[in-house]
Amino acid sequence: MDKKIAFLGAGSMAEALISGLVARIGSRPANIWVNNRSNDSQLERLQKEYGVIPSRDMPSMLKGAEVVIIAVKPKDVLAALTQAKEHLNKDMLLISVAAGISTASLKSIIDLDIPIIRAMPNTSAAVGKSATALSGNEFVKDKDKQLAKEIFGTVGMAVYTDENQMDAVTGLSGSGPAYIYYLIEAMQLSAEQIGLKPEDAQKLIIQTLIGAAEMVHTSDKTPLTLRMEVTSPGGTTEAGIRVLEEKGVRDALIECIQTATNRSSEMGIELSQKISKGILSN
Ligand SMILES: NC(=O)C1=CN([C@@H]2O[C@H](COP(=O)(O)OP(=O)(O)OC[C@H]3O[C@@H](n4cnc5c(N)ncnc54)[C@H](OP(=O)(O)O)[C@@H]3O)[C@@H](O)[C@H]2O)C=CC1
Ligand SMILES: O=C(O)[C@@H]1CCC=N1
Repeated sequence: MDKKIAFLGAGSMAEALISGLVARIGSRPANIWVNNRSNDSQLERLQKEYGVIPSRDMPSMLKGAEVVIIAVKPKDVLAALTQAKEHLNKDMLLISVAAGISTASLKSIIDLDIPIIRAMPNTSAAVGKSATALSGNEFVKDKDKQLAKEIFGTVGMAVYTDENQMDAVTGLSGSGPAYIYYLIEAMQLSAEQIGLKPEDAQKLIIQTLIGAAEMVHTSDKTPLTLRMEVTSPGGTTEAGIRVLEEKGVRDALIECIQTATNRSSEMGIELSQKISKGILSN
């Protein structure tokens, strides 16, 4: 890809995207500019590892940029965009990965009628396996949608959805890897208690997860059918699953995703309040 892309924010999400862009669609690293707030060593590392251009000079960063990707924490979006806004123009596509922040809030900060895409990837982007949802404002054209899909396609799969679904996507798949890691942590603890060697247990747990994910992915059977195929009457699985049901694990997971979804929406409201009060700090 021969377009200049500027990243505001140089943390884990920016790095995952940079690595995808450089490795998978052959973006020229010299076309990728990146800044952060204060962490010089992180910028130096990104320059060394990917050949991208670090800069805190906003006019140089944004001059001629076709895509500006905002990859700062939601609480820092207002400050980062306020700094950038006078250097943005309508020929640019603004993409935000910030959880909870609507395209309308982003537009009200920059006060420009430009295409804005809200994206919700997840950290599996670092290994090219993100599940990313995208939604755009009214100024987004087909070419912008294609471009965003191409960018997020470098780190996994990307689908478009209505913006009113984005908080739910954030609670489900944005935070989703953490729920799976939590499950793995619990399986590791139990493996220890039932007397397995940690290194054996680790291999067995990972392969079990990969295998189950692959089954759900490739088979036309529902997860329920697949689960019933594991569950022999009067056997071990039935005994184990009974405990999960008795302890309310299913309900806890449903509530977990609902609460994460609500939090995404609250974070959007918090930013709107900061915008209306003109508060730039945390
Ligand atoms: N982590 C995740 O699982 C996911 C995160 N997201 C979203 O991605 C965004 C980034 O998250 P993540 O990469 O994890 O966060 P990190 O904390 O790893 O990175 C945040 C980056 O923003 C920089 N920053 C802060 N303020 C400014 C500023 N005013 N101008 C320029 N840069 C600034 C920080 O710089 P410095 O280090 O110098 O302070 C840092 O480089 C968040 O909005 C999050 O909601 C989306 C999907 C999944
Ligand atoms: O925890 C968070 O707020 C971010 C958004 C989705 C995943 N991590």
